[in-house]
Amino acid sequence: MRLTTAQSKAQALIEALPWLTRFHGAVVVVKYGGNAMTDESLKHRFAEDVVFLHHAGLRPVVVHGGGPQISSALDRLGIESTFTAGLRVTTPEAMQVVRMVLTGQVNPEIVGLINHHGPFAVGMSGEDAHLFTAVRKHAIVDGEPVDIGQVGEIIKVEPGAVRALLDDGRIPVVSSVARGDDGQIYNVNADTAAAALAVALKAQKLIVLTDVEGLYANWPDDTDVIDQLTADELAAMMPTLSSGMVPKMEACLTAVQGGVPQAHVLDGRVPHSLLLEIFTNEGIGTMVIPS
Ligand SMILES: Nc1ncnc2c1ncn2[C@@H]1O[C@H](COP(=O)(O)OP(=O)(O)O)[C@@H](O)[C@H]1O
Ligand SMILES: CC(=O)N[C@@H](CCC(=O)OP(=O)(O)O)C(=O)O
Repeated sequence: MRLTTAQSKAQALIEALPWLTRFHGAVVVVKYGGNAMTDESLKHRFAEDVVFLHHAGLRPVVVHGGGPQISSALDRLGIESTFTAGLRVTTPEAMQVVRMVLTGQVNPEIVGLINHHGPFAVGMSGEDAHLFTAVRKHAIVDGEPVDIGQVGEIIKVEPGAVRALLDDGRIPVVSSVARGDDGQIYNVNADTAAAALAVALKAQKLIVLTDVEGLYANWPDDTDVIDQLTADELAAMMPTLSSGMVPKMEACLTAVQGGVPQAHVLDGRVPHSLLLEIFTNEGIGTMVIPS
């Protein structure tokens, strides 16, 4: 009985062998999202997965959001906040809260969870070392540009500081706040920031964790998850998408069109979803590949 149990564990380990070989040394950018980040136990499972990837010879980079945490801080402070096309309308007052929550609260929390396992994670803001430079972005609603305040579109990524951390055997943990050449700071959607960094680092994978199983074919019907689609197929589907899925799938498209071989949307509510995606033959969630 003991032998049978042990043998099934060996089977699970050996199934990972081709994937360990394939991704040895590969940079994998993981976007950890607000809604997949609210459960205490899942937070620990996420940190374990990231440390596991590190020990397995991959080079994980975490880019995080914190939308729900920003919303509750704004609520507490009585600052109104709305979303247009999946992006937060960001007044200068709200921008200070966004920066405080992302770089001052969520970032050190993730760093702490990972560093429970050793001195691996180093926190950075997208403002540090010119990592992300952004310009003001407008949302497009019914084909028309709409002003959404201090929301940024990344126009340049200088990944030198992130590379240096990777070369030093660290796990960079990056918040999605960007600087502008105009002296402003900008609120960048974290999916968008993760895609820009994945392209700049020539990552082998972008993995976006969220709070649904993947991309549903006929949302709000949630029976049919698309397991794989090409960049062209996704581009054709983009106009039909709504809310948070817009920046998320746009990020996958940008990554794949920018040379990242695979972009994935996974269910962050499933414990160890990162390991299931990378090291099992089945994979999970939705995968976007080049056309
Ligand atoms: N086609 C679709 N497939 C899956 N989810 C969709 C789709 N269209 C819209 N959504 C919505 O997008 C949400 C994910 O975006 P968001 O809440 O911003 O995620 P996160 O906080 O993880 O970044 C889902 O919970 C779902 O409500
Ligand atoms: C412009 C914009 O919408 N920025 C996001 C940044 C955080 C984020 O993207 O967090 P999640 O990944 O948890 O959604 C916001 O203010 O909520």
